[in-house]
Amino acid sequence: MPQKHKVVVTRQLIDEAQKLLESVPGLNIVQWPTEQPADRKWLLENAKGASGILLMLSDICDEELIKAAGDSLKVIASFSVGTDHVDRDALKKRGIRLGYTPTCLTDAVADLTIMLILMAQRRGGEAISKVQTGQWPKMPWSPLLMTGPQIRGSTIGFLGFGRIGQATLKRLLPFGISRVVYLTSEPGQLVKEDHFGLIKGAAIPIEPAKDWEQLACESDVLIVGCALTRSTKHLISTNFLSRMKKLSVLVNIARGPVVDTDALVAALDKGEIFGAGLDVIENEPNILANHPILKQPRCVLVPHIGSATIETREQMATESVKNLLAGLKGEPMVNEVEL
Ligand SMILES: O=CC(=O)O
Repeated sequence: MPQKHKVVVTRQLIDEAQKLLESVPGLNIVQWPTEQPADRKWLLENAKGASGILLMLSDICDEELIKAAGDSLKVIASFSVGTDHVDRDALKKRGIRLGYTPTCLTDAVADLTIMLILMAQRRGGEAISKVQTGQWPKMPWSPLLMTGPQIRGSTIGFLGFGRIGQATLKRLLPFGISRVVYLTSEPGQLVKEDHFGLIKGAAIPIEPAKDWEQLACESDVLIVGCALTRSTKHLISTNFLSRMKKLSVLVNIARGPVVDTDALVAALDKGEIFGAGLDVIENEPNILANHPILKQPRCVLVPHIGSATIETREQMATESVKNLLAGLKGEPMVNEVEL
């Protein structure tokens, strides 16, 4: 890289990725010094004159940030698979490239999806809480104690059926599920990519839903794994939830706003669905301790830890640095968003 490039990095990175970044000659690295989210004011001030910005999903990349950086900006490298925090149009019109990390986190998120399905069906949160709050002695073993629906024989519904959904399916097949129905941005159409060679010639039916109503009515387990866009915001609404089966569970590993939280609380209160397992929620992480969703015994909520394995976070960090450097040099990225 002939001239000195300023790069802004909004977090300290895991060892290997940090070393890779620091090993590049001629880089002026401006880095937020802690593990906590970067302060917005700091980011706007330091973006000025940057050629590249490596940021997290909690950092909003909008017109304000892009303008603050100015004409030197060539690349945004996002440490995430989701890019709803990035204004793609603002990048596109300026020819700024966008890197992301969609492949290395697939297994970790699919593993967590399985955990949430089982927690929701088998009442994991409620069961642990009963033991921890000393209620077990008052509820001795009985045939119907803490029973929930069984995964064997379930119809699994996928809202969004990309890499993570298909990796989840791979894990679900040995449980003896009976059928899959999925909805993508093209209702009724077969998915374009069969990422793990599972769909063609599968032993169980794997079918595209013609619309969201079909997905709602037929799923025993509904997995939300789609991107957050204008058309998916609050797609899981009062109307959607009211069409779901009483013994069904909802799992969200995508983005909080795809599910209308108030509608979910109401559906759980009315027993319209059996339970929920959430890795994400609207307005995270600023959920108030007295929020009604936290009082739902049948809802398990974990703090957006889908990709949180040590191995995956190391890979995401390294891949983000590689994308940043490729963007500066005008070379192919590990993974680039087509804007
Ligand atoms: O939600 C996590 C991500 O987008 O990486």
